[in-house]
Amino acid sequence: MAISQLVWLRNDIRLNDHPAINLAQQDDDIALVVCLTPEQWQEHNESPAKNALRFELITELQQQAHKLGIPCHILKLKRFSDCPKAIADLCLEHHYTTVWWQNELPIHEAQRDERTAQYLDKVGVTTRRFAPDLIVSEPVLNQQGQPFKVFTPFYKRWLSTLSANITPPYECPNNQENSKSLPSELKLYDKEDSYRQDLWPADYQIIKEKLWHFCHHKEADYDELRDFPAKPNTSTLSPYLALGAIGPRECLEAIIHTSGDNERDWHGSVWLKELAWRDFYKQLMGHFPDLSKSLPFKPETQHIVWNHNDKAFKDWCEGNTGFPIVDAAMRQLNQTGWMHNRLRMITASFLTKLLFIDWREGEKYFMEKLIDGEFSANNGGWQWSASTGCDAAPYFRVFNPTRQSERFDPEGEFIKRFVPELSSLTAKQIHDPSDLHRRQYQYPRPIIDYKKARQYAISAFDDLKGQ
Ligand SMILES: Cc1cc2nc3c(=O)[nH]c(=O)nc-3n(C[C@H](O)[C@H](O)[C@H](O)COP(=O)(O)OP(=O)(O)OC[C@H]3O[C@@H](n4cnc5c(N)ncnc54)[C@H](O)[C@@H]3O)c2cc1C
Repeated sequence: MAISQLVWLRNDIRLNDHPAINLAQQDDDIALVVCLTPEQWQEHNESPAKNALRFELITELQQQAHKLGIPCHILKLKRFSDCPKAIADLCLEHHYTTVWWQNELPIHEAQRDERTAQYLDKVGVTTRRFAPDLIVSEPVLNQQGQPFKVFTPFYKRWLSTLSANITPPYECPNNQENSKSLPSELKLYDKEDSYRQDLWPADYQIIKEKLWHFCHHKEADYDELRDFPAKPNTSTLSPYLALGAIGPRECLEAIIHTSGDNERDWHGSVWLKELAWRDFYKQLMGHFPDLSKSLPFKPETQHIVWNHNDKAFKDWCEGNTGFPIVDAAMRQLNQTGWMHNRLRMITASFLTKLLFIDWREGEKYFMEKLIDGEFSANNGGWQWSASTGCDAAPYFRVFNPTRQSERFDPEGEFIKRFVPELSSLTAKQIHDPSDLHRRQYQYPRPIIDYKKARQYAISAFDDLKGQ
């Protein structure tokens, strides 16, 4: 039987819980396509580690699809602008009549989708486009039909929208016995040193087990324990969510299953609330295209004159600031491609408020290193930390790295893991080592004076008043 339906996968690299795959297969047999656009990804600062995981997932998916008799084409292109013609040519060559996909919201992705739909229309191929791959895909709007600019009311509306439209995960596609699938033959990339396959395996079964294990064993205490980076109390599913290896309805199903299907129970899940932050930042990208253009959400903060200090930026990137918690965090990022959320807040506050370096520098560095780099969440996190963003931290809230360290890594366990030169210090000494210890262990002196740096940042924001 000829295949007539083509499903285009992007940051939704999975077969399970995929609305386009599921619904397309109800019409006819399907094929899949993935477009590799390395030049574009590089321009978006996507990290080698994230690309390596992406390639591993695509390879794994292609093999799974092959077993089901579903062909999976991989188009090696350069940029998003190459997609419209390449997809159209593929359709004409294989007689695919309809292309299905889930829309993406950042500006370049949205333009790519629009141009592809127009191109396909011209060559007589139909498109079936779905809402973005979120827990609540439809725009969550206030009573005036406007986007929310504050998270809490967004979250209330998001929860009620969700309750009214709970959908179970879409099932894995059926076996297409009569179709001939293309055998996997592509070598997608050279092994990347920065990709820690031991930490982030591209195995769909393991990913699913990780989700259920977290929901069964950690989710209930998540609120209380999530802020301590030495302990594995968060899900560490972010790399898989960023590439869509796990579906939003799968996460919701696991939460409801473990918290109880009474609305009162699962509405109380703090982990669900974190997933709502992800939706919030994604939806903001769609409503406010300026966010995709490196502009601050609060226009007045455009006037801030940030410091240019290459040496301090380098020290921050390499984990040599002389603040052990900041250095441990940055070394975690550099060595594993991931950083704990509390530490992302501490390091981002350090860069933007204490070094007073432009948040866009930090945003770019994170994207270049993170295996879970997700434009919307990263931009949201950086603008939150720099107090330039939507529902951001108030500008006078400047994290004290030493206090944060004492509070969230009280024994210095996390610091010792990534700053081993300090491992012989006691819990009392490690958060702010003495000059003697710094010399003895060749650990740098603090590159800033916290009190002075804090005051500088607050005055700079104060000066914006009336702009
Ligand atoms: C400066 C800064 C940059 C960040 N950059 C990214 C990024 O590039 N990619 C990314 O996925 N997250 C980013 N975050 C959010 C958060 O730090 C990570 O999602 C989280 O640490 C991932 O670990 P986890 O999977 O164990 O999260 P969990 O605590 O288990 O949370 C579950 C999921 O919810 C989502 N989530 C949690 N917190 C947030 C949040 N504050 N904003 C948006 N989504 C959230 C993530 O998808 C996460 O995997 C950033 C935060 C800050 C402060």
